[in-house]
Parts: sequence; structure tokens; C-alpha cells
Amino acid sequence: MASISTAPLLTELVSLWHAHRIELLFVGGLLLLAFRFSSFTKHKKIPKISQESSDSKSQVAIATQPQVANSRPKLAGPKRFTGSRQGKTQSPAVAIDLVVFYFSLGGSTAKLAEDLVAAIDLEATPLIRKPVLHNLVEIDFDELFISPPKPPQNARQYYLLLLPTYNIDTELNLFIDSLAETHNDFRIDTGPLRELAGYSVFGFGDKEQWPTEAEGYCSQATEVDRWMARLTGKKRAFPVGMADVKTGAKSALNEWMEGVLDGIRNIADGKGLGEGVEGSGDAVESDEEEEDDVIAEADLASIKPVSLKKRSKAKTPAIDLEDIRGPSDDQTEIDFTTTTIKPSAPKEMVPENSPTYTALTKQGYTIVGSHSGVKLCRWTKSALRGRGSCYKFSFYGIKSHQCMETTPSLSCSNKCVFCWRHGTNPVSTTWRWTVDPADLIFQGVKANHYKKIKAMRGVPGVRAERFAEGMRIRHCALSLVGEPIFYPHINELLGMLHSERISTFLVCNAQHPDQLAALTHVTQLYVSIDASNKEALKKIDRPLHRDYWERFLRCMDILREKRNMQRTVFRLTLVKGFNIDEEAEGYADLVERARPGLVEVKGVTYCGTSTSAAAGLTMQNVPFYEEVCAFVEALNRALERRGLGYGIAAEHAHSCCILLAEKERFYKEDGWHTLIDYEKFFDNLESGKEFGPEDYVGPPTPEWALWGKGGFDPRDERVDRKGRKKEGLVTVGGGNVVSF
Ligand SMILES: Cc1cc2nc3c(=O)[nH]c(=O)nc-3n(C[C@H](O)[C@H](O)[C@H](O)COP(=O)(O)O)c2cc1C
Ligand code: SF4
Repeated sequence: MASISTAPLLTELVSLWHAHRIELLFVGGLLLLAFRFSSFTKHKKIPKISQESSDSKSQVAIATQPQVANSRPKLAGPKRFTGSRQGKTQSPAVAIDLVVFYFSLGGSTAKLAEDLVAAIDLEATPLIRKPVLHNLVEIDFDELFISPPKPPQNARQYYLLLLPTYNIDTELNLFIDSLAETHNDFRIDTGPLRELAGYSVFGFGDKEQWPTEAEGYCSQATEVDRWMARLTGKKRAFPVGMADVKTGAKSALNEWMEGVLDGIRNIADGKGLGEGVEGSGDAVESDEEEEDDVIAEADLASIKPVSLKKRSKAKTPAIDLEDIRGPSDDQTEIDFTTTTIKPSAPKEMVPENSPTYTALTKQGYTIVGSHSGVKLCRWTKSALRGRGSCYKFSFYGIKSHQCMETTPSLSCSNKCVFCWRHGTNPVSTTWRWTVDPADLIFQGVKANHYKKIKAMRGVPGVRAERFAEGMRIRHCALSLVGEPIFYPHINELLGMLHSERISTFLVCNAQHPDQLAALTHVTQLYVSIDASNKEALKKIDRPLHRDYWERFLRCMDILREKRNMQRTVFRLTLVKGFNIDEEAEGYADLVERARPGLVEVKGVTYCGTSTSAAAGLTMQNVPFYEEVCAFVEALNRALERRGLGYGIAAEHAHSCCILLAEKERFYKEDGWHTLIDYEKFFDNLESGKEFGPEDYVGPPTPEWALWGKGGFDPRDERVDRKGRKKEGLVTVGGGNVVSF
């Protein structure tokens, strides 16, 4: 029945369709468009609603409104640093679920963990969400560490572990064993926590009873940190923090947490774990650690063929400006200042697309503007990890992790045979490039230095308190590469550094007397003295100036004139077979002429470049420390014979470096005072009155740094380049044998 009655209707509909299908299709399309438009505008309104409502909705808000990341939780306690890093890759923003784990026997860690979570909870934002707290003894290990649940879309987990250390058997040992087993069990994924956004560990210990890490201070936190690096595929997002329960553990934890939150904010913003220095975020283990290809102030004892090989691998051809004059004989003297070549319009010294730029950036330099550079010195990295500062810490109190190494002129007027930068930096006798303003350089080098420090936060072993201190530059070594006083506005730049109470150690090459004479105050003024006579200087420094020796001697006289204004230093670099033998007397003559306050003597560092090889420099030219000691003793005797009043003050056997100093200025009743009182230096400077080196002499030189003691800071750990602990005996100043 039904089929009979519906047949005419169907026929009617089909004929209607045939008659009006164009109109019907058009109306249908319009309706569809209207529907799509209305759902789009509804979607745009979601963030506003979701921010005020539930957590799950806020995830949507995050994907569309990444700017909310800027509202971050603040904890009680001083803030150590600010500023968000610009990441290389901008991935979409994600919400971070903070998962906090703790272990506690006595209850103190439990209380601190609860307080911390409550503080974060109070100010949770859509991007750093309500934290979850777990007592490690109550968790299902498999659920959270072997097969963690997949986080919801647009969210990732961040593990925070707060751990005391116990040298007795506790459940914490069980937890550590489980981490190790998980990593070593070939049947399961060895990196099951790879999906985490990051992790950080904080340890509590008792410094009074376990004073050093080697003796067990916070050792279980360090152990957990190492296993977490493996299980997460190296996702350490902030250095291990440590606090002594007896001295302000809560504020130390809060300060550390500020840094952690800064890092989390970066992750949430899609900027990843770190950038710049390799190893950040992708935190390498110490035994895999990449070596510096350029070694500043290197430890001679640890120079190995591998590092030399690495350096010689640099393939990028670098234009050496000296080559502009065509193929040359090294013996040819040249002075651009006396040529009749018409000056052309100034160009950039190191243009961005030049091979020199590529070569320098490959070596880790960041080029600022068109002629300045900044690089993280290997000692800065070492000090961040508690593995020792450079010799300037022992001699003058410079903390390497707060030191910025930079230069406003990548160009130099010498081609010293031992210079490891040779062949990659431009050389010339005159400034013939465009000049960047001092402010651009100052802001640029600071920003890049901080960027490089921040990038170290995921590197194994970096200590939280040193990392935080590293975010305040206190010293600037103007010596990186090139000749800093070549830069026409050097005094202005120095003024800017001093205005922020950043001390200045400036090294020049004794080839620019006019600029030296015009130089204003620096904290310490170095002049490189690479030879004691004309022939040796030519052989070693290969100066471009025809009148190099006259320039050199004029600089000596200027130093003499400035000795009551500047804290002057001779820096002698000893090259066996070039400038050591029989030359102590010649150097003593130069000291007599210039009367520097201090004389640093240092064995050359072998740099293994083709230039040094062509100049006949091999490892045989690197003096042993005993030879440097013997030379210094000979120089000291020669100075005594002249009645000049110098003495051997300090040594740093690790860097093959020894310091002689004027007794009148730097020796007091209680011994040598080679350290600098930096605050006094700035106070003097700001007073506007005349002052000299005597006015900012610091406290006594540390006992362990004195001549005959070796210079090994007992608080630092001695490790080789592979991060292995080094111990042994070594012969130091005066023939003493000391352990390190
Ligand atoms: C039996 C015992 C052993 C300890 N062993 C160490 C140790 O090896 N290294 C360390 O730095 N602290 C050690 N400590 C100090 C604790 O780690 C510290 O007191 C911690 O804050 C305790 O945390 P809790 O109260 O949450 O359990 C030890 C404390 C005790 C009571
Ligand atoms: S003074 Fe600064 S730049 Fe120079 S070696 Fe020491 S830490 Fe490095």
C-alpha cells in the first residue's frame, strides 16, 4: 500500500529537482557557508571563556593565546635573573604539568615540598598548571617512570625531584636502583621519559658533616640527576640545586625554583630547553663532553693530540687581510700607513657573508656589530661546573663564571706564531673599517654573553648557585682576539663597562703607542711582551708595522709614565727555542725601563695551526712547567741584581703561569696582596679624583696560590677533559712537590 501511495509524490519530487536543481544547489551552498562562518566565530570566543573556567578548556586557550605565558608564578625570595630567551625554533605553545616528587625520612623535605607546591599552586597559570605532589615511597614506579601516561594534547609533563641524601639504606636507594635498572634493562625502552618537557633535581644535605660533594654532600640528588638524564634522553632543564639544611634551605630552594620556572616558561613558549652552546637541553654527559676547539689559557698538562686534530679540521677558508697584498714572504716588512694607495670608502671589518665571519662563528665567537666579538671562555664554563677558575682568580680574585671575554676589534696588527686565532681574524696596521658606536657593542656583547651562559643551564654538573651568579657580569677581559685599543671609541666603551661596575682587564700588543697614551683608567692594563729584543720580536710576533721595535719601546716608556695611574702588567709568553734561552737579562732590562707593577710569565700554549707549524712551532716549543719556574727564578735574580724590588708572588701550575710583583706596592706585613679590591676601584673612579694602583689593593693572596704552593684551589674539583677526577703529585715553584 505504501509503495502505491508514495509513487506519485516521488515522481513529483524528481521532476521538481530537474526543474530547479541550479537554484537549490546555490541556496544549499549559501547555507553551508553561513554555518561554517558561525562556528568559526564561536571558536574564536573560546579562550576568553576557558581562561575563567576549567583546566581542560585552558588548553585550547594556550594554543591560540601564547602570550599568557608571560604571567608566571613568583615565589618568595630574591629573584636572581630575569629576561626570556629568544629561541631559535618557535614551536606552538604547550601547557606544562608540573609533577613534584619528594623523599623524606625526617620530614623536612616533605614540608619544603608541600610549601613549594602550595606556592606554585596559588599562582598557577594556564601554561604552568596546578602541580601534583608525590611522595616517592607511595608511587607506582612503573606508572610514572616506565610507562608514564601520555599527556593530553598541547600539554607536557615536567618532573621536579626534591631529595635529601642518606648514607644509610633507605627507600631512596631502592628508587635509584629502579632508575638504573630501567635504563639498563634491554627488554624495555631505555629512555621511557623521553616525552617529558624537562626535569630538574634539587638536593638537601648536611654540609657540616659532608662538606664536599666528593665526601657525599647531596650525592643522591646528583645520582638521581644522572639517571634522569639518561631516562629522559637528556632533558635536564636546569642545573641540580643543592642546599644545606642547616643554612637557609628554603630560600635556596625558592631562588632555584625561580630559575626553573623561567626555564619552564621558555618551554611553554615553545623555545625549547636551550640554545647557543651545544649541550644545553641536549645535556651531554661529562664523559661525552665536547672539547673546546679553541683553548684559552689552556692547561698544558691536558693538551692532547685529539684537541689539536679537532682544531686543524676547520675547513672554512678564512681571508687574512694581510693576503690582500698578494703572496708574501713573511720576512717582508710592510706598513700600510706609508703607502700611496688611495683610501677607499670604509667597509665592514667582518661582514656577515664573509668567510672570516663563518670561520669565527664556527669557533664559537659571536660577532657583534661589524667588528666586535664575544665568546664563552673555557674557564667560564669550567667555573660554572665548579671545576676551577682561570689563574686570574688565584692572582687577582676574578671569578671566571662572572667574567665576559670580548673584544671591540677583531683585527690585529701582529701575526704572532702562537696565536690560535691566526688565519681567522683580519690583520692591518690602521683602522680602515666602518666604526660601530660603543653602545651597540656594549649592549650586544652583554646580551650575547648572557645568552651563552643561559644556554649552559642544561649542561651536566653546572651548579645552580654559580649559574645564578653567572647572570651578573662582574669582569670583562678585553683580550679575546685582535687588538682592543685599535677601536677608536675604546675609552667610551670602558666607561660603559665601569658604569655597571664591571672590571676591565685590557691586553694590548705594544704596537699602538698613541692609543695607549690616550687610554683612560682600566682595572688592569696588560702589555704583551713576547720577546726581549728586536730580532726575536720580529720572529715571534711577525708585526706588520715596519717600525715595530720603535713602537714597542715607546709603549714601554708610556707604561712607565702611567705606572702611578694604571695597574700595569707585563705578560710574557715563553716559547722554547724562540724567546727563553739566555733572555732573562733582556727581559729584566725591559722591566727596568717600563717598571710594570706586575709581571706574569706563562708558557706558550700549543695551538697546532698551519701558521704556527710553518713558523716552525711544534709541541717541542712548549716549555715544561719546571722550565718556566727556572726562567722565572733567573728573571727574579736579574731583577734583584738591578735592585728593582720585585719578588715571586704566586703561581698557577695548572695554567703554567707565575706572577712576579713589585714588593713596594703589593707586599705587606702579612705577605703578598695581589688580589684586587674591585669595589674600591669603582669607588675611586666614581670619586673623580686621581688615584693609582695602591688605592685598590685587595686582601692577601690566598695561601694555596702563593709561590711554592701550586695554585690549586682546594674547593675545586680537578678533572681531566673527559670529566674524570684527577689526583696526583706535581712539582711546583721552588721545587716543592704538592698533591692536587
Ligand atoms: C643518618 C643520616 C645520614 C645522612 N647522610 C647524609 C649524606 O650522606 N650526605 C648529606 O649531604 N646529608 C646527609 N644527611 C643529611 C640529610 O640529608 C638532611 O638532614 C636532610 O635534610 C634530611 O631530609 P628529611 O628530613 O626530609 O629526611 C644525613 C642525615 C642522616 C640523619
Ligand atoms: S680572565 Fe676571564 S676570559 Fe680570561 S681566561 Fe679568565 S675567565 Fe676566561
